[in-house]
Amino acid sequence: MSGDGRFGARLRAAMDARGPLCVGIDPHPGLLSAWGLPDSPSGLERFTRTVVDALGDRAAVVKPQSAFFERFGSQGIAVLESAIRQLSESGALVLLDVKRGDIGSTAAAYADAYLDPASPLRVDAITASPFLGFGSLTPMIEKAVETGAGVFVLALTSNPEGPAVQHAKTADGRTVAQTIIDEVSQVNAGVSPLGDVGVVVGATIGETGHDMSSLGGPVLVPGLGAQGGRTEDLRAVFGDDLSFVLPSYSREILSQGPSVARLRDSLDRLMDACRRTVQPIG
Ligand SMILES: O=c1ccn([C@@H]2O[C@H](COP(=O)(O)O)[C@@H](O)[C@H]2O)c(=O)[nH]1
Repeated sequence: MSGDGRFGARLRAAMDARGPLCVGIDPHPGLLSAWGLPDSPSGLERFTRTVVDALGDRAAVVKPQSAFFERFGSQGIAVLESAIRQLSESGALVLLDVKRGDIGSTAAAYADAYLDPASPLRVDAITASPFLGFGSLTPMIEKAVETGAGVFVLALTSNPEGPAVQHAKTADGRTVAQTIIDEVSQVNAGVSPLGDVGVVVGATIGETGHDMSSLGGPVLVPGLGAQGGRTEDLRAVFGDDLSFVLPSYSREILSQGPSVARLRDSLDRLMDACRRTVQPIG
């Protein structure tokens, strides 16, 4: 896939048109309860439909968290499929947070499940885990690049357990996370304005000294809001050029529901903060 149909180009256009923000759909049992909904497939369906109707036509990227749909089995997956369809119709890019990673032959099956245009679960991008070795993700990356989709590879995650693995040094002295960032940079080399493969870097990680200057692709940034990260922290993590950064919020926005007006107000307020922080000056 080349030109405007590539994921990186579509993401750049969506972030420029709608603003640099990704909203997560994470139907936690506690949120279902706070919204007055049962912890059941029907509660999941009403929660998801409300978020999609309220935010699908204004967020650049919407990120359903697959785990919260999978916990209801086939009925949950049916809700997810329908949300993917409705979000695409409303013009949002759909990033499925599914963190898949496996031996290559199984990774190819995951690529078919989420990135093949014929699949009912086809999305614009997925998250992937590189901890079976970056090369094991090749089938997903190849399928994404061929079909105009994207892959966001975990690099420096927002959870406190992440550094024990991700900051560990490899034989050549680079950290595990830096090797992942460098592999992604190689995939994106020469592609503009934004490559199709991104990384996931939590807003909570602080100044770690990792070099993302050659990445050439987007950075999904969870950990904001409910996990304590703030937009003010982004410069400490990424430096001055934040044009490739896609901040992501789930509970911070979802806790405002079920009121559609409050969900939209919350998105608009956070979007303003992200625009002020992230978008390049001039
Ligand atoms: O490093 C990571 C990678 C992914 N996530 C996911 O993002 C959301 C965060 O939800 P909040 O409610 O905004 O905390 C959730 O789906 C995580 O699985 C992450 O937090 N950190």
